[in-house]
Amino acid sequence: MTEETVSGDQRLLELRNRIDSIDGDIARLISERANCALAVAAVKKATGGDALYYRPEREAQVLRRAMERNSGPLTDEEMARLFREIMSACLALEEPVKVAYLGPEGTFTQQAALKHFGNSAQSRPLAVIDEVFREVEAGAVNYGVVPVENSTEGVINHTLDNFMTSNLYICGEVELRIHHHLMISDVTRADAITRIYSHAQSLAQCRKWLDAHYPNVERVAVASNADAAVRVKGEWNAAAIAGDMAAELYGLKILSEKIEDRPDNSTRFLIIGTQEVPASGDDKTSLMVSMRNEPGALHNLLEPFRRFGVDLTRVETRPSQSGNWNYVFFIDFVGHRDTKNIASALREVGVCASDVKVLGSYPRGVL
Ligand SMILES: O=C(O)C(=O)C[C@]1(C(=O)O)C=C[C@@H](O)C=C1
Repeated sequence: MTEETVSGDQRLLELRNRIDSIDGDIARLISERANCALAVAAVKKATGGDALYYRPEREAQVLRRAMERNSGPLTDEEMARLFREIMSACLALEEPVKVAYLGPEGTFTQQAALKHFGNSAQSRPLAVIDEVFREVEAGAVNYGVVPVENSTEGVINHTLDNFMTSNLYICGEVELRIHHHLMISDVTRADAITRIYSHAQSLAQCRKWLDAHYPNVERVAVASNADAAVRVKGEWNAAAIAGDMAAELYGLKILSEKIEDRPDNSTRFLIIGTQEVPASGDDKTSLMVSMRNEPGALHNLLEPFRRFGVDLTRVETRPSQSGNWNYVFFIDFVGHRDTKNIASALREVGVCASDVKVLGSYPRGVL
């Protein structure tokens, strides 16, 4: 053994001893933090009524602070993800949070639910978006996670339409980078693929790649990417387009990675619940406005936002369910409804609209 390897081994031992000692400190501090969370839960319980254990505005502040004070070498996102999990475990000690998401298991919506609530939340897949709304309304779960828009394919109308008849609030948002992979099972013959399964939106997001690589292969739209993954397990001539979670969950082999046409392809998801969320310091508000169909209606609707300096991030139109030629506008903007200029803008919008409903003010997505 050379002198160099001896000193290398010695250095490794010293570093590992140091890591063991740091881990001991971290473990002690995490336990101390968890005890604090238990004490917080006792305070909340003592206030009586329906104690709210999950506090989206506070969680957003904790995550933002974790990013702000990070001095590397871990990235800000990595640091926030660690704190995300610590907080998730602390909340589970206070009261396990129950979350329904658009399933089945292995969908991007499940990934969004995990990203937002962490691994200690109890999550339940549901078959359709309406059911997610219904289960939250019925109190069977505390929160729901549904997709609302994709950067390539646009808005998910089904989610917006549900807000027309629901009294739920938007309590948060999550954005997820969507990477699609072409995957096969162990019975698939990679050189004999004649059919590719995926959700219609995912097929659309990979259209150019499919045209270039599998121009003559049948594209079959199914209920979800996870559903596509299940189907290929029994078919020797089929492949699926889905994400990492589905590949892992259903034991599929990835044949081609990141095949989405746009590298910045991302989907935004909403967290829906029964609670209105106080300001976190960096918030967004979503609004649903019904307008009479008359000349200048859209101009009158948007003008107060300009005058009060409110930054709109999205305006979406849907036909109203109540009558022909009436429209419902879904508007997102930066800021919390309790802020003075926003409250003033909302008051004026109320004058020209036939109905205004604030769907929620909520922390801007952190992770
Ligand atoms: O500050 C609170 O209200 C807590 O319950 C503590 C805590 C945390 O672990 O930091 C846990 C859950 C809440 O969603 C927010 C924060």
